[in-house]
Amino acid sequence: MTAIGSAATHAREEICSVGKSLFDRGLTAGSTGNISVRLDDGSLLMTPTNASLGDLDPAQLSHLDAEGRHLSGDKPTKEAFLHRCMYCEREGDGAVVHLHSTHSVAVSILRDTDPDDALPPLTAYFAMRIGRLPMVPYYAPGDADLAEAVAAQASAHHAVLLANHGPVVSGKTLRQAQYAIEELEETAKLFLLLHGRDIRPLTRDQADALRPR
Ligand SMILES: O=C(O)[C@@H](O)C(=O)COP(=O)(O)O
Ligand SMILES: [Zn+2]
Repeated sequence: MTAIGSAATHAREEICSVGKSLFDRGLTAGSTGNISVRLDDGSLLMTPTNASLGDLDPAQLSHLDAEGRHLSGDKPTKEAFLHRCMYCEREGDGAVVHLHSTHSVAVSILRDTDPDDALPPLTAYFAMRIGRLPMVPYYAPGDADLAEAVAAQASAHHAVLLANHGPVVSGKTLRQAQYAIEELEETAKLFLLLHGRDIRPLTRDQADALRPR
């Protein structure tokens, strides 16, 4: 097998095992959420539309070329264009994860969430894995305008919250994207848990010193 072939086989297996881990821990439900990985030749492996992340088949993942043409596998996620926009803006990144993780979705629905800074830096780990989190306005899932709104943030931010929808996070590797989106969800949970309490987040200088570059 060629190097790209064995990397693709590994990526297919990793997408399915990460998807199952996220689903089994309740981080996205039903057939929500989607995952993609960029291979060394620029082509993309993506989860199919209407597939449960808990029950993915490596052989049925969608394979798109670098221009977004569907090469093989099931029909790709309706957010294929959004994933492609993230990769266009973030040359060094190799994976994108989108979830409907409950606490992050809840924050995306609160009327007073700041679209420039959706969650405070409650912990050092959030500052390291996410940095500042922008929120884009509501558009229907799969809408090209949603992808464009994410693209406008993506060169400066690898993590974006979609209003009334959920988070999208990219990473150099699928593991990095997974760990970052999990940290975002844990921070959203803490934020809601602490509602009404007198909290002391990291200062902006403390958070900036840890921000991912
Ligand atoms: O919210 C949606 O409909 C999509 O963003 C989603 O999470 C699942 O869509 P597919 O990946 O097309 O199944
Ligand atoms: Zn979604």
